Amino acid sequence: MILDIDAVSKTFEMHVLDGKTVPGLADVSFSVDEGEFVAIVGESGSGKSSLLKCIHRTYEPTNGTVRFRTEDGEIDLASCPDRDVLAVRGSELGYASQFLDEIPRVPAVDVVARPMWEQGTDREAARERARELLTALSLPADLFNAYPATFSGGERQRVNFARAIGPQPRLLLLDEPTSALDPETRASALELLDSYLPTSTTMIGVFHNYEVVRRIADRVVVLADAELQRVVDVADYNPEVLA
Ligand SMILES: Nc1ncnc2c1ncn2[C@@H]1O[C@H](COP(=O)(O)OP(=O)(O)OP(=O)(O)O)[C@@H](O)[C@H]1O
Repeated sequence: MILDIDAVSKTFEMHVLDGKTVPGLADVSFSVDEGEFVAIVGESGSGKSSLLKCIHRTYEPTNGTVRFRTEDGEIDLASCPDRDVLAVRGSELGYASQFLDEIPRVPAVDVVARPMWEQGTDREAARERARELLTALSLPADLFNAYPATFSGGERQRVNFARAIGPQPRLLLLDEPTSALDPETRASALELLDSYLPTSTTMIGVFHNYEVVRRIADRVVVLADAELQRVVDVADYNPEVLA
């Protein structure tokens, strides 16, 4: 087991609603084995993104533990100090959201290379790997040295995806990372998960496309109204019945 999520809740206090609280996630528990691909499914607003953010510690869970077995021992991502979270991000814990969160004035190739530099990879070797990833994702080569601020949604998504997988994190969180891509580029992105990442990589991903889930997931976590409804093997996953 690489990740154990136990009784995780996330409640949002809405100041604009006089402090009324909104449940993002309520008492969710499941664990994930090394090398597994777990898909998170559920209707819009069911808590899928909140769950990934609680694992990544973008959100601090209101309750519960998120025990992550790193190469240097176990940490609870729900309660450990920020510096411990920052230390595992990159090589141990990666996160690809739909788009770049912030768009730095940095050439696309360096946006992708940076996490690899931080991991200790030589500057030029990391840039070369970044170019290979961006090429595999069909980003036009004349954009490699341009700033992503001017890119289309799909182009930014490709930069974001390459940045997340570049350092080959042991645990990779994917939040609709291919939603803005055309079918061919989406297929290339999914192919990279197979060909570029070691088979021991653990992945937890939100994908709205049923065929994608059937093809790449081992198990499916079904959320409804912020609660975990069930966890099933992908062979038993039927979206009409379960989600
Ligand atoms: N930062 C936040 N502040 C307030 N409420 C939030 C915040 N993030 C999420 N929520 C609320 O928590 C609930 C779950 O949202 P979440 O984004 O996790 O759902 P989701 O399943 O990922 O939805 P979608 O498929 O539409 O992306 C929703 O009611 C949402 O409004």
